[in-house]
Amino acid sequence: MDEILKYFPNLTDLQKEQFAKLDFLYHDWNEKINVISRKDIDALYTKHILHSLGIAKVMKFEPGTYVLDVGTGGGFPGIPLAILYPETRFYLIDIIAKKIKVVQSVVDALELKNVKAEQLRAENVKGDFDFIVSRAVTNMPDFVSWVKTKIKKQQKHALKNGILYLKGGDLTEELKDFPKATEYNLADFFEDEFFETKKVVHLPLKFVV
Ligand SMILES: C[S@@+](CC[C@H](N)C(=O)[O-])C[C@H]1O[C@@H](n2cnc3c(N)ncnc32)[C@H](O)[C@@H]1O
Repeated sequence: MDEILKYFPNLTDLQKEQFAKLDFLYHDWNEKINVISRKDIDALYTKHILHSLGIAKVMKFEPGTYVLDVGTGGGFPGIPLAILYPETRFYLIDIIAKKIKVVQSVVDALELKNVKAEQLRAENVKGDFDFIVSRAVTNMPDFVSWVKTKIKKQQKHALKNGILYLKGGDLTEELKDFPKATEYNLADFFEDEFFETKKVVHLPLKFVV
């Protein structure tokens, strides 16, 4: 929890309480279902929560923005972002029902009114979104083909709205068809060595073709 406060010092009391509760909620679920890998659950705040919030270091979601999290699994990056941005609407989807059950129970426990969670395949999502976020679901070309029709076409900010994907390692090959994508190194924002190879890829709507 200290690492969240270090990098996001202006949280409200409610947000602090919600982030703190994630510790118990995810440990409790993980004893029943393997929603977070056993080796990572003890680093929940760094490897999952702070990593998810890396998107917020790159992009500020304005109130009223509508965000889709594709393949959210246990709720990453969607849940940490929804706590940070209570005025933004989040739609979290995954094809696996038991993962959505975990997400729904976390949403209920935190009383997150800005989140809807649903068992759904990315390709079948209906809606127009300002941003599509994701982590560790598939390669960039497939991801873009799944979601490109879901980004609202009438955007005020076509150079801003679009895809924000959390990725690691060398992305040269994966991004060769997307020369306009921008890679942001999370090591520029967070000190822990976990972030050394971690990036946020931003592909604005204007270049999602
Ligand atoms: C490696 S997990 C990552 C989960 C989460 N994003 C995270 O970073 O902790 C990949 C998730 O993507 C989901 N997934 C894979 N293909 C999908 C699709 N076509 N539509 C929706 N979800 C999908 C899987 O069910 C799985 O929960």
